[in-house]
Amino acid sequence: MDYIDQARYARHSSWESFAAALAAEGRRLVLLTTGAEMRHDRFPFQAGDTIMVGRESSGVPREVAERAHARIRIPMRAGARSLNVALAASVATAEALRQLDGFPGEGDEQA
Ligand SMILES: C[S@@+](CC[C@H](N)C(=O)[O-])C[C@H]1O[C@@H](n2cnc3c(N)ncnc32)[C@H](O)[C@@H]1O
Repeated sequence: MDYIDQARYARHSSWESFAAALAAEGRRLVLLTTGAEMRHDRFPFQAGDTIMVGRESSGVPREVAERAHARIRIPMRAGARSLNVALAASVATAEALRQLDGFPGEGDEQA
């Protein structure tokens, strides 16, 4: 991607390393899963929340799901299995940005 330099990202060598980094920064892990009871648009996002999505094939392992601070689902029509992972991440991220007034304003300079 020719716009990757606009993103901040980190790679972790393991789940434990990732979980430790979140804990050290006091950030919540919010898991997107079709099995959640809480709707994504009724969940109160906080600044610093980390939204996690699962694998296209099998979601996330149970031990990971159990350690999430919250589990949320995007409502779908009856009979639909799930959304594509990138689409699900986009829908939830857009809702979090909307709640937190986090979309860039027109004319904002790049940080
Ligand atoms: C294609 S789905 C995975 C399907 C997998 N068979 C499962 O049961 O989790 C890929 C990821 O997208 C996210 N996802 C897809 N649809 C979703 C929905 N309606 N609500 C919440 N998360 C969803 C979840 O994080 C899921 O792990």
